[in-house]
Amino acid sequence: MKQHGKLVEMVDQEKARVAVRMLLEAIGEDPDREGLVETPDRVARMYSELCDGMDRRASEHLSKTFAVSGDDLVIERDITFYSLCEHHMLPFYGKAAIGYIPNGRVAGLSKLARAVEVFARRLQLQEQLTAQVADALMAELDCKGAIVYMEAEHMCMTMRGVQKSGTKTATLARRGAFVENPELEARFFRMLDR
Ligand SMILES: Nc1nc2c(ncn2[C@@H]2O[C@H](COP(=O)(O)OP(=O)(O)OP(=O)(O)O)[C@@H](O)[C@H]2O)c(=O)[nH]1
Ligand SMILES: [Zn+2]
Repeated sequence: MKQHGKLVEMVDQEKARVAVRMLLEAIGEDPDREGLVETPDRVARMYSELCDGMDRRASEHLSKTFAVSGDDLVIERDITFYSLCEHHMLPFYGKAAIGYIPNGRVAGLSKLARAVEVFARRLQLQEQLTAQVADALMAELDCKGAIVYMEAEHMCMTMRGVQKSGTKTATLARRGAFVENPELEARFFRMLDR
């Protein structure tokens, strides 16, 4: 599998295997017991997958665009994403909504979701993830404005630490026309509420 081959190259598999073995020992486990023998290898491969976005650029997905005549708001909502918080390396996951005002060209719909993946598949802060998607839309689509809204649950807040299950964190990034014209932002949220 081409993709698999590429992923394995990206993360230092040997280093990751050694680290996971040490971690198992550190928590008092026996890394040689039957159930754990393959775990360092599995976890190393898992990090290749979860951090796949580090090796990718949003431009890979957003550079191909299609001409349109209108410049009305385009929204894609309920884009599920999974990321890892950079403080605990635990998952945070939720949904993103993207809106932008085209400037004569639009991206393929799937490419907006792919752009989210590029930034989610790495160690992140939710605020930064939200901002990076908005910046990529502005840079790659040359659009008049972009807005990104994300709602996510952070496992580091639910299964450990403060242990507040069900807590959701919402983040917003506005660029261009969405900063200049508050009515556009209000329209975006009205459309999301429908
Ligand atoms: N702003 C922001 N904070 C995050 C994100 N993900 C996790 N955090 C927070 O990062 C903070 C790290 O705080 P620290 O005091 O350094 O670490 P800690 O002792 O493990 O903190 P607790 O989680 O409160 O137990 C915590 O408050 C987390 O809730 C994120 O995406 N954005
Ligand atoms: Zn965390």
